[in-house]
Amino acid sequence: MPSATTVLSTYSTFAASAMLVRTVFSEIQTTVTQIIPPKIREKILSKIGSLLGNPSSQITLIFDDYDGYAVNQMYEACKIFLRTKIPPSVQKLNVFRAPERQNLLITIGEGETAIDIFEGIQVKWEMVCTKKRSIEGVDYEARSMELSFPKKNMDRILSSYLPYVVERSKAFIEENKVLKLYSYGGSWESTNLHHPSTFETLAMDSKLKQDLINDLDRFVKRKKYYKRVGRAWKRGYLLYGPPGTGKSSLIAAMANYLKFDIYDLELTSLRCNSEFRRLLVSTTNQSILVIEDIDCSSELRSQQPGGHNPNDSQLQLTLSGLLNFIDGLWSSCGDERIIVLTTNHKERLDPALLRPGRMDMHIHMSYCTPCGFKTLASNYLGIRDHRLFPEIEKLIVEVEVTPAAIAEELMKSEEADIALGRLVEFLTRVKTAQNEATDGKDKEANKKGNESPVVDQSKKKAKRNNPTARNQKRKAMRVARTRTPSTTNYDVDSATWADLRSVPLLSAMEVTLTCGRCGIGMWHSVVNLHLIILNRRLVVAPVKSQILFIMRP
Ligand SMILES: Nc1ncnc2c1ncn2[C@@H]1O[C@H](COP(=O)(O)OP(=O)(O)OP(=O)(O)O)[C@@H](O)[C@H]1O
Repeated sequence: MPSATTVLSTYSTFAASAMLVRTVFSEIQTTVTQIIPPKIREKILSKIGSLLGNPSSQITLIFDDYDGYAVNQMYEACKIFLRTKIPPSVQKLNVFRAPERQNLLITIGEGETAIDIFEGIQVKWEMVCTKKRSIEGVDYEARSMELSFPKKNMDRILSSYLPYVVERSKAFIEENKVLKLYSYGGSWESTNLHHPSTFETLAMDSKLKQDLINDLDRFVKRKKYYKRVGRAWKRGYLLYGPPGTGKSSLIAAMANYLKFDIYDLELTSLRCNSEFRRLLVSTTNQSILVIEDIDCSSELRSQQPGGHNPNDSQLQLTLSGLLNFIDGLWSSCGDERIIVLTTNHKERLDPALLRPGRMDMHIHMSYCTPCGFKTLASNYLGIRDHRLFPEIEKLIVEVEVTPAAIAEELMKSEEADIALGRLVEFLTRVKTAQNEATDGKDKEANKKGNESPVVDQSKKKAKRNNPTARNQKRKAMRVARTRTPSTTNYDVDSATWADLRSVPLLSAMEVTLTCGRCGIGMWHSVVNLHLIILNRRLVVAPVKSQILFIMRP
């Protein structure tokens, strides 16, 4: 699409030519006046006038479809612009669909005209088709858009109207752009991104949402600002919060809002820093680079044997490689880029990643709030109020439940009464389960508090004797608990109920709880409950019909 500058420089050339034509015409006028009788003189002047362009008549600008072998972008812009100017009298329409756009585009057809009025100037557009023969002797049809208007308005048409036409068609292209989702599997592979999430449908704190929208708006408008202050035109966001609180939905909403493509990167699929750099420089402008579950990815690599050898930094993917990239290379390539890191455990991130200036905005995606519930009820049931709202809002404040879990319940019926009734039942069950889990913890804490000091001393001594093994085991457990298990049987090996619930699970699998190792009362009571899965996470609930996990002794 030509820029307004291109249009203006074309205008300068055109204005100079028009001036030349006018000068030639007035020279001829003077000569003819001096030597030819008046009657013949008028005839000759009107003939020459129509040939050279009489200053008082109309003028036509022609935009051919091709400039040599290259598509004439001005022709494309006019064609798109005219989609809103189709007169009711039109008989032929051109219908086309560009590969990267969502909707069909309809514009005036061959021989049809359309009238537009710009700042009081009436202009006429016409689509013209001409049969032509190429130098190779092939017949073809050349198309062009012709724009006619009073010659005296040349300045305004060239300096204001055409840039306006270009801007309008650019805006249309932006609105209809099909976004791409790239994922990495040796090279970037893309599919169309049709994620319906928007800021309107997103259940999150309304002030935080508005702050983020303002931040994005400021970012995209600040090209000159970034240049002036000597900073790369980039922005980083860290999204953190429990699973199912809408981190991925927020990324899709950002992409839809900005019309940016998404590059989704699994750091675990990369072997080394150099591979990381190579694939990142091949991403395009106006894009969002997403690295999900960053806590798992960086931890994973720093656990590799031999990770302390400086030469290994080129052979492995390391956290410092990632940080160097964010600060250095990424900053010097491309424009209008956003990087989003997500984590379920902000507290596990390396402080280097959280340092001011690295991620510009830290966004907490929390459990569902009453305000978030209202957004979901409006999305799923199309209602803004209901007699059950007060009860639901009260329960939502009392329990920790994700927007994803609420959404799941609301989807079960399109009838508001039924869906909300079930939601009340669900929230009550979760509340009971969470209370029981808390009671269990309290009992356990009390029990520990009552244990004999002799036992405590012996435990401490045992730990002191083998700190390396203990640390290794802890590390291994931490990594295991944050990774989605690849088998259908998974030994959670968890020390706390919170850990157990944070394990990302497959949608259908069996879980073996190794209670013997924990060997404490709380675990027996947990084992006696039934486990249910919500959004790939475990939640305890005493409802047999909802058991998706089969527990094995
Ligand atoms: N805040 C929210 N607003 C609207 N819908 C939500 C929200 N959170 C979750 N959902 C719904 O739950 C589904 C799962 O949410 P999403 O994948 O965005 O969560 P997440 O935080 O990225 O989870 P994970 O950490 O497991 O990837 C979404 O498809 C959406 O339908």
